[in-house]
Amino acid sequence: MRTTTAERAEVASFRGVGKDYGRVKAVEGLDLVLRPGETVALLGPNGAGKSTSLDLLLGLREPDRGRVELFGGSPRAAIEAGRVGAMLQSGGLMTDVKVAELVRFACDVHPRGRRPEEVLAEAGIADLAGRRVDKLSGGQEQRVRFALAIAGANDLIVLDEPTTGMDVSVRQRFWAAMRSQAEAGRTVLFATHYLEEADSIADRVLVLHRGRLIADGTSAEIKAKAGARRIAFELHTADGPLDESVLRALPGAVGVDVSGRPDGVRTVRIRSTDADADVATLYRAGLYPRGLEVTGLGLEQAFLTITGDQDRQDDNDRQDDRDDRDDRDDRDDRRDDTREESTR
Ligand SMILES: Nc1ncnc2c1ncn2[C@@H]1O[C@H](COP(=O)(O)OP(=O)(O)OP(=O)(O)O)[C@@H](O)[C@H]1O
Repeated sequence: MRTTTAERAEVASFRGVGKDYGRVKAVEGLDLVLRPGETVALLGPNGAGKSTSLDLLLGLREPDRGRVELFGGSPRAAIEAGRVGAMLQSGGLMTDVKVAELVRFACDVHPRGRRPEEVLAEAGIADLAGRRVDKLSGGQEQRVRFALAIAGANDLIVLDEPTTGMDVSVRQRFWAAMRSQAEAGRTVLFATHYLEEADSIADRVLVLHRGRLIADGTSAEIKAKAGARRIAFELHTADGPLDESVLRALPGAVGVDVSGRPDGVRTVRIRSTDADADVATLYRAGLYPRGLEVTGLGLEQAFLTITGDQDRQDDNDRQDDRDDRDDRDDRDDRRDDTREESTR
C-alpha cells in the first residue's frame, strides 16, 4: 500500500477538539499531532481528560467540537484497517477461556494479526498460556490486555495507565517490551500517573489539566518550563541589607520565595531556568549567599509546579471575571440611580 507524505507525517491529530459531559468540559481546545515512531506520555491529575482524549482518538466517543483523525482519516477506518492496538482501563476480558486461546483469537481476527506464540512471548505471558483468564491476578490480567494490544502489526499503540497493578519487575519487563514496539517504528501513546515512567520511556510528554493541554515537549523541556533548577541559600543581615527586587530581576528566575525575619537570617528559594547566570548575578549584585545549593527538578516536581501554576492562573482569571462582573454591575447600578434622579 502506498502512503502519502501527509500520512507518513501524521499518525494522529486533534484539531480544536472539545468534549463535554453535561456541564463538565472534559476536553477543551485540544490541538495536537502525533508523528511516526514517537513514544508519547500523557500526564495529568485525576479528571484532567486523559481517558476522554484516548477515547476520542480511538473513535469510542465523538467530539462535540473540532476534529480527530488517525492516519489522515476517521479513527474507525484506521481501526478497521488494523492500524491501531489499544489497552484501556475499562472493558472486561472474556472469562471462561484460556490465555492462549484468547490471544490466538485476537491474532486471528486482527487484519494484520501476528503469530500468537510471538505475542505471548513478547508480552511475557508464555508461562500463563494454559491458565484461565478469570483466575488471573490484576497484574497478570494487565499483561494479557497488553498482549491483545500487540496482537497485530499496529502502527499506533494506545495504552491507558498500562502498568497499574503490575509489580516492579513485571513493570520493567513491560516497558522493555514496549520499547521494542517503538524500535519497530510504532507510535506509542500512553497515559500514566507514574511520572518516572514518562521521564524514562517517553521522548515526548503531554500534560493535560482540566481538559486543556498545558505542556508539550521532551521531559527536559517540561522541566525547563517549570524552572528546571532550584537555588536555595541564606542571607544574613550582617552581610548587608537585602533588596528583593534584585532577586526578582534575576535573568532565569521564574519563582522567588523569601522567608525569615527582615532583621534576621532570610532563607531564599528560587526556581530558575538558568541557575549559572542567576548565581553569577547574585554575586555581582554584592549579595553574599551562604550555604548555596543548586538542585535539579524531577519531572514529578515539574509536573506539580506547572499544574499548580495553572491552578493559580485559573483562580486569578476567575477572580478577574468576577471583578469585571462586579464593576459592570456597579456601573449599571450608578446609571440606574442617575436615571432615577433625573426622572424625579
Ligand atoms: N461518562 C462520563 N460522564 C460524565 N462525566 C465524565 C464521564 N467520564 C469522565 N467524566 C468527567 O470528565 C472529566 C475528565 O475525565 P477523564 O476520565 O477523561 O479524566 P482522566 O484524566 O482520565 O482521569 P483519571 O486520571 O482519574 O483516570 C472528569 O471531570 C470526569 O469526572
